[in-house]
Amino acid sequence: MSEAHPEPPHGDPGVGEDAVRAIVTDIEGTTSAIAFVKDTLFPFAAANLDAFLDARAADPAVAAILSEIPGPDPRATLRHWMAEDAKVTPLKTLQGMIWRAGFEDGRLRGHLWPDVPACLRAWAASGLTLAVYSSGSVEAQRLLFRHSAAGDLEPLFAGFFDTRTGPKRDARSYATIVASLGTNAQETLFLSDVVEELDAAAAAGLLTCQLIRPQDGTRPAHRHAEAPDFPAVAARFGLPPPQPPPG
Ligand SMILES: CSCCC(=O)C(=O)COP(=O)(O)O
Ligand SMILES: [Mg+2]
Repeated sequence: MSEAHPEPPHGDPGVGEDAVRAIVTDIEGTTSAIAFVKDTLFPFAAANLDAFLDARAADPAVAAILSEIPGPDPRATLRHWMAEDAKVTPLKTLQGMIWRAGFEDGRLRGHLWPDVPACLRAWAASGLTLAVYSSGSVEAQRLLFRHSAAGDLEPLFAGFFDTRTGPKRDARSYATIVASLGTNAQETLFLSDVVEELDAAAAAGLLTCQLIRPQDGTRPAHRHAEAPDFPAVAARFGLPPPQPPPG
């Protein structure tokens, strides 16, 4: 679902309005470089797809996923989806399962922009509810934050949501996430680089902020609050400033 927000940019809590109590963040283009996903994670999954399926196709969890894939040749369909960067649950679930070995043996390490960990720590320490909403599977999200270049940040998050919750461009997905977190939409801030996702979140009543990361070449839509990084999000929404790592 997409909806235009002419003016003012959606997302700023006005005077007298509720403060932010929960933050839901996208990954690719928001916490992490688009290049990390496209040039490291996706090629890793593509290169290991055949070996993974040869070894695991009979595994009940893998067989169940393969049975959901349309067409006579699931591998061909998976390759087609990979080429299109389709955000479909069977592909995203299998990619997460393939990445697991790479994250666990050190071939993969979750990229986070340098400004991200200190803000996530400060926000979690201040009592804000943090959650992730990505097209990457929940398993993949947990792996990325658990094996991040800044250490294990998985415990900072109270919730992880993926395409099983619904499409990221559908307002109903955000209503489901807010209900699951036990927060109110107007007290929940959604961070993303993709304007259609922000439009959907705003349509569900969430506060929104578009991350305009120059390194990712994100183009501002001017329909939502905007920030170049997480400290700027903190300043814009009155959130705690970055907190250095413990010790
Ligand atoms: C470990 S998360 C992998 C990200 C991914 O697979 C993807 O498709 C990116 O989606 P996002 O919703 O984070 O933009
Ligand atoms: Mg994104």
